[in-house]
Amino acid sequence: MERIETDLCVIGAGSGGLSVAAGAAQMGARVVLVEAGDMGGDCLNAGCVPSKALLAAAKAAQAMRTVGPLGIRPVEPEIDFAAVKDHVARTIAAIAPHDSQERFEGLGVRVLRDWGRFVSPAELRVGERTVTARRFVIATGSRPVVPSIPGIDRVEVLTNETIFALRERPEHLVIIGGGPVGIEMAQAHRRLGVRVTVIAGHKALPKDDPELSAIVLGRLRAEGVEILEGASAAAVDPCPEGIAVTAGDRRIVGSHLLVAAGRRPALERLDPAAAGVEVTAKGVKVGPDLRTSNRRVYAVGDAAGGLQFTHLAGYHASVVIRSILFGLPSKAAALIPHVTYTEPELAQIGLTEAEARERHGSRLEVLRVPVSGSDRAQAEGATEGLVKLMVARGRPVGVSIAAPHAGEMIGLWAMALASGAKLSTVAGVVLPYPTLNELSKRAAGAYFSPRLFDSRLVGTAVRTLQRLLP
Ligand SMILES: Cc1cc2nc3c(=O)[nH]c(=O)nc-3n(C[C@H](O)[C@H](O)[C@H](O)COP(=O)(O)OP(=O)(O)OC[C@H]3O[C@@H](n4cnc5c(N)ncnc54)[C@H](O)[C@@H]3O)c2cc1C
Ligand SMILES: NC(=O)c1ccc[n+]([C@@H]2O[C@H](COP(=O)([O-])OP(=O)(O)OC[C@H]3O[C@@H](n4cnc5c(N)ncnc54)[C@H](O)[C@@H]3O)[C@@H](O)[C@H]2O)c1
Repeated sequence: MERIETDLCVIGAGSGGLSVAAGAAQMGARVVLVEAGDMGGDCLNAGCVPSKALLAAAKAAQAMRTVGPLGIRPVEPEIDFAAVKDHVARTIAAIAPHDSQERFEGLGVRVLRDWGRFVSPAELRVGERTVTARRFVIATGSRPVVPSIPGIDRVEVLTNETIFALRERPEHLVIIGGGPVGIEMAQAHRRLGVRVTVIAGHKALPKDDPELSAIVLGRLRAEGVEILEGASAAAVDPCPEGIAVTAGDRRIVGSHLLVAAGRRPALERLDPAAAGVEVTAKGVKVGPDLRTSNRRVYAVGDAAGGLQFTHLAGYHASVVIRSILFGLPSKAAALIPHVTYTEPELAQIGLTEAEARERHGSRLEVLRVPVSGSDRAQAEGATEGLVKLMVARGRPVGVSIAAPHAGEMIGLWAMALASGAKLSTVAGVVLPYPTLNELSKRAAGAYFSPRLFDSRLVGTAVRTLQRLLP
């Protein structure tokens, strides 16, 4: 049994673990990185990257069908589903070197490719080795939940871990779950020529502002995706035509079943209890500094039981590095944007309207600017969507955007909210014309317009000054 002593041991080489390991090693710490599966974790191999590559192919196919208004003859694209999957695989392969064992070893990290399991508060067993570290970071991510619906164990179930490897085009994909995974996969598959039914349980895209998610869901429905809301999948049966799913009074028969019903933290191989690390149903219990009940052990990313995003895992890494390497107090902030990469994209930062109303009551002002007001959107013939801005006491407290490239647009607001900027800063910034983010500036300007243009005081002051000024 080899014993390894190190400053920092990171368990899991996904978005969170890789960022911790790279940062700490480059700043001089001795780092051991433990990974049982593929380097890069879920985001690279079965999450963000393959889903965005599939959506890109689907977008290209849809553009061929809908380009008519721009004066180009639309055609129904010929889709080679296996070749689309080759594009997905090539995208992963192009990014993989950045997350590879070789790159990390080049940074001086010792990489162990096996399961890690705590055997004491300061020791992790990894195969035939025992790692003792001054600090540990749990970055083991999450796994898809397959709900125990009666009959589900009698059919083949696809999850995000298997769907990207499917090379034959499904006839009819039934998706259980209307969260970001279900909705992104629904639009991607529909545009690639698949009949799609989503069983969304209570509501589709429930974490977003309903006014904005209605725009996205309306587009999916217009493209032919059937979205059933208000009934959960209650039974699954194999049948001669494929798989039958019962939801409310509907029985939907599809050829393939994707389960996108949420994710649970991946802790079953880790034995956190052996390290005195407390766990709840949501994940590892952490404080605002991401420390667990064992002060030597931190948790980041999906394993930490909060929101599940790659950019959050990366941000968590910066929080724990500050604490582990420099012993500085460090706290995770609450302002995390999220984007669903449908067309139009759906982006959110800060409070939704409902949350802002609850927090700020009558002090809340809501500004709306339709995407059709953008010259750029008009030029490109993509005018569907809305920018919605929540303002309290002259400061932006939340922004919801459904628009082409909403994920790019929300960056401006992420900066504004994170820096506590006043709305006048956004209203006063000079942006290039014609860009979609002029809509953001216009939304900010809409807050000031009535104060300037409809104010008797301003009118009187201007008229008086015009008489007095030389
Ligand atoms: C289909 C899909 C699309 C997504 N799209 C986006 C998106 O567009 N944008 C976004 O921000 N987020 C997206 N996400 C979420 C994102 O993928 C996750 O939030 C992110 O991967 C979390 O990173 P992580 O480091 O916490 O965990 P992971 O990336 O899951 O990495 C954890 C790693 O730990 C390893 N591991 C687990 N247990 C052990 C153990 N005991 N010993 C050793 N190794 C272990 C696993 O093998 C894994 O490689 C998507 C998710 C899915 C499913
Ligand atoms: N673009 C992105 O950033 C992106 C994309 C995909 C996933 N993600 C992340 O991955 C995580 C997992 O996504 P997800 O969509 O799997 O989970 P989710 O928890 O967001 O949504 C799952 C949905 O499935 C529904 N559901 C559960 N059981 C059901 C049943 N029996 N019948 C019908 N509906 C049922 C739930 O009501 C819920 O709305 C999310 O937290 C998200 O943050 C992010």
